[in-house]
Amino acid sequence: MKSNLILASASPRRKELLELLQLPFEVIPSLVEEVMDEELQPAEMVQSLAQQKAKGVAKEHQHAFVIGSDTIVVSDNKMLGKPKSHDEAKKMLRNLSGKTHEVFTGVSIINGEKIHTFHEKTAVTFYHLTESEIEDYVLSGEPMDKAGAYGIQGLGALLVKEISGDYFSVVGLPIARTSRELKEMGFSR
Ligand SMILES: Cc1cn([C@H]2C[C@H](O)[C@@H](COP(=O)(O)OP(=O)(O)OP(=O)(O)O)O2)c(=O)[nH]c1=O
Repeated sequence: MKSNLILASASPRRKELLELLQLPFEVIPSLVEEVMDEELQPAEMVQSLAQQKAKGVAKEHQHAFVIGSDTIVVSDNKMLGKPKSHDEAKKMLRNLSGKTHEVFTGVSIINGEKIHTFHEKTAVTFYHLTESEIEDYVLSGEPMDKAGAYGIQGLGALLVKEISGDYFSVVGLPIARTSRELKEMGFSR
């Protein structure tokens, strides 16, 4: 019998990435309130948030495979989530300018009693950004709903000098690893 797949996310990017599997799935955003616990290491934090998102939806869908995911940017040991204002977005971009930071994406897949939770880490190096480049980019609106105040898949591509690791994980979902974990859990297409 074919398995049911649910993406517990409101992110249009994650939906696009999951579509790469060429499988039918349902999108049911999780209503979990994201709380950043500064005591946790980044890997633990994205895994914990991904798990909370998946659990929120899985408890109502026991037979499905439910995927939750969370992305944060870490620079100079500081965790950067989504900016709450243009000023905060500018601050984040100034912090990332001319340096290498890490993007952590946690993924949690739940199917009944089974749960697979993992993360991917990708290093991203930015070119040096001028103040007017930062200003223009923030005015484009693109940074506002994205961890670290940029989207590598959009205009933000112009800021990136180098990347080491899974590109898709930076966009919000490490799709190859996710597909492999689904298979390991017994998901049948
Ligand atoms: C670094 C980076 C992040 N992002 C996005 C991915 C995530 O959608 C977002 C981080 O926020 P998240 O809290 O991980 O996810 P979300 O609130 O958008 O969606 P949901 O919780 O419902 O699943 O930043 C990009 O789109 N491109 C990038 O280059």
